[in-house]
Amino acid sequence: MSSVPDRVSDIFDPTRWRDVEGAEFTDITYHRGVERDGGTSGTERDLPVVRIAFDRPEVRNAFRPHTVDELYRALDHARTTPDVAAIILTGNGPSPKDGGWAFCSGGDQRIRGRDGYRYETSDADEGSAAQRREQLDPARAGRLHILEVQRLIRTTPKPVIAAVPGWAAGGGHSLNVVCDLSVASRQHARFKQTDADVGSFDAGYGSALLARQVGDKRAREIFFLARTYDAETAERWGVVNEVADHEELESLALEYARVVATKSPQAIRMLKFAFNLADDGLAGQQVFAGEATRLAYMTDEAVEGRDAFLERRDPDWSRFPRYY
Ligand SMILES: CC(C)(COP(=O)(O)OP(=O)(O)OC[C@H]1O[C@@H](n2cnc3c(N)ncnc32)[C@H](O)[C@@H]1OP(=O)(O)O)[C@@H](O)C(=O)NCCC(=O)NCCSC(=O)c1cc(O)c2ccccc2c1O
Repeated sequence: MSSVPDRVSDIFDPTRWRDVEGAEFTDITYHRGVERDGGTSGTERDLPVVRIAFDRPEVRNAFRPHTVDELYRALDHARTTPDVAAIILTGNGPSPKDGGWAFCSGGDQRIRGRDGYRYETSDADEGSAAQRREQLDPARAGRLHILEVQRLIRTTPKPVIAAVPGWAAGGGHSLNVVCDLSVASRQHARFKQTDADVGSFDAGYGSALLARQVGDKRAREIFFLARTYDAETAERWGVVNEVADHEELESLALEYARVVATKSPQAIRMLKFAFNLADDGLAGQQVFAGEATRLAYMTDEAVEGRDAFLERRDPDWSRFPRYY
């Protein structure tokens, strides 16, 4: 029986989660879903869901390169943990400074250099902008590797569910776009694509996939006008699947994960990659085809091909019909 974790966010229910062994993060939190019988002293059973959350609420959960590294590691851990069926991506809150909520406000503009987002030489988050700029390590190239996280979300064979408790802005807006399913807080979720305000542009999934979701004109409006829109508008436009009262947001995300976990893992995997295929071009075809190859390897026909090679004989395909 693991101990009940710290309450990392006001709408995080610690009794439904446990810490993940070895996961030591500073900018995100990572938890495994559990079912506990008999309170904190009874038995505990792992549930097939994990929760990954941005944990920089004082800057609306903006990400720096270190945040992105941690996010990538946690997502990859979830991807390769066989009994995890779904991943919830959210943001902890509220901000201790002003009580504001955020999913993610994109790249941390304080450490944006001319070549991307810069690692800091120390983890210190304090000080003036000028002091922070002095901390930038010129030996490490600027990073835009949130795009690698986007690709990891796309190629993870499990649904990633965004639970949007507050602002989804800039690169945070794009992360919501890339997630497979989304739920949003009626009271606090706000959406705003600020890229063009700050001289940035997600010209990949953040814009093109958004246009698939909401339609071309609407996507252009979201980027070109950068207006704020709320959770109900996001639901109407197809940016999120469902709106929940703030306190119920994580329960709804967990319910999505629970239902996903009742489905055939193979069917979910093939469907996710099928949904991605056309938009991801040859890379999407490769991911889908890889899974088709795995299915083929499971057949007697493919086993006959392998055995014939190993036994130095011609394969005998006569048992295998030419299905049409
Ligand atoms: C998100 C907001 C609309 C919220 O507004 P609100 O009024 O509620 O809050 P404040 O503005 O007062 O913010 C509170 C506090 O947080 C700090 N903060 C917020 N966002 C950021 C941020 N992104 N970076 C740094 N700091 C942030 C803010 O300064 C306040 O601090 P105090 O010290 O004053 O308390 C609003 O905050 C907002 O518009 N935020 C900026 C959103 C934004 O423009 N994000 C960057 C877009 S570009 C991007 O994300 C991006 C990243 C990539 O890596 C890419 C890679 C490849 C292609 C494209 C990329 C890309 O576009």
